[in-house]
Amino acid sequence: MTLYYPVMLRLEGKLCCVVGGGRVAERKAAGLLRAGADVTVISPQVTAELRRLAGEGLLQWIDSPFERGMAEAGKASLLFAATDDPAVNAAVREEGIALGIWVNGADEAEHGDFMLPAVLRQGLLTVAVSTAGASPGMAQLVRDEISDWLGDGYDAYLEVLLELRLAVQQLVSDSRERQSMFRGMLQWNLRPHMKDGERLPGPLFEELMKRLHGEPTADGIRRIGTWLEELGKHDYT
Ligand SMILES: C[C@@]1(CC(=O)O)c2cc3[nH]c(cc4nc(cc5[nH]c(cc(n2)[C@H]1CCC(=O)O)[C@@](C)(CC(=O)O)[C@@H]5CCC(=O)O)C(CC(=O)O)=C4CCC(=O)O)c(CCC(=O)O)c3CC(=O)O
Ligand SMILES: NC(=O)C1=CN([C@@H]2O[C@H](COP(=O)(O)OP(=O)(O)OC[C@H]3O[C@@H](n4cnc5c(N)ncnc54)[C@H](O)[C@@H]3O)[C@@H](O)[C@H]2O)C=CC1
Repeated sequence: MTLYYPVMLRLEGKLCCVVGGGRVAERKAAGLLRAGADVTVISPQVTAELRRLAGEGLLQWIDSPFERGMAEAGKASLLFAATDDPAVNAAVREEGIALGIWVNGADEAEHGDFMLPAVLRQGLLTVAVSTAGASPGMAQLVRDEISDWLGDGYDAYLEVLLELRLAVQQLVSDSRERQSMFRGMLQWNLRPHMKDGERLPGPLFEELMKRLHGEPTADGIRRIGTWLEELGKHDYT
């Protein structure tokens, strides 16, 4: 059994080429566009949605069957073999091997270099679930169960943590101290101050930043935690 290696790819501005224009190709193209990739679809037929995206200039559609040696495929960072013809998907895979381009095989898990997980996003939080091709439907189901269990509010929470992280990285040069501060922040009871997944109230965030600048140490982080606990009891918001 292959043990797959999960990664998070940065695809902004990278060319990704999807061969095929059906329901599966449409889903792959949509996910790639969401990640900011430049998408080219090669297929003699495409779904109405792919046609619309091409019409609006959001992706490039090459209205032709796939052939080995096509320049658009050769320039891609990632290739997606998503046709209903196993011979064509195999040719895409061979092209990938010849050119050193990673290929996703939508029809045969074992034939690709990588596969796509079922994804849940909340702002900067991403949860990806994979069953290594055993049951994509189960990957969706587990993703949905995690979504119910997780609840919401992580988007605003992570925005605050990111701002705090950037501030600490500027203020504190010692990496051990920084890491101890980042771990300490996770103990803060911040979420009760973020009603309905909203951002922290402005004055509270400003006071938090003031305290952080006043004592940018792991002890300072603990004291901010105690202060937040006290505020929580008095329903500051
Ligand atoms: C190997 C993999 C390669 C790849 O595509 O990367 C692959 C392969 C195949 N899928 C097939 C069928 C279905 N795939 C889905 C849905 C998704 N498939 C996705 C990924 C993967 N599918 C990779 C493995 C991921 C893993 O296991 O973790 C998801 C998670 C991500 C995405 O596509 O973006 C996306 C959910 C997106 C979302 O909800 O967010 C559904 C459900 C539906 O359509 O609603 C069905 C019908 C129900 C079922 O079969 O379970 C078949 C045909 C089987 C046959 O007919 O025999 C094959 C070919 C084969 O199995 O050989
Ligand atoms: N990975 C996944 O999530 C899933 C994968 N599948 C597999 O993916 C395949 C495709 O599924 P659908 O999109 O539903 O099929 P579909 O029948 O809707 O679309 C097939 C597409 O392939 C294109 N195509 C055919 N020959 C081509 C060629 N020579 N060059 C370029 N494009 C060509 C057609 O124009 C059409 O747009 C299925 O046969 C199945 O094996 C099926 C369900 C989910």
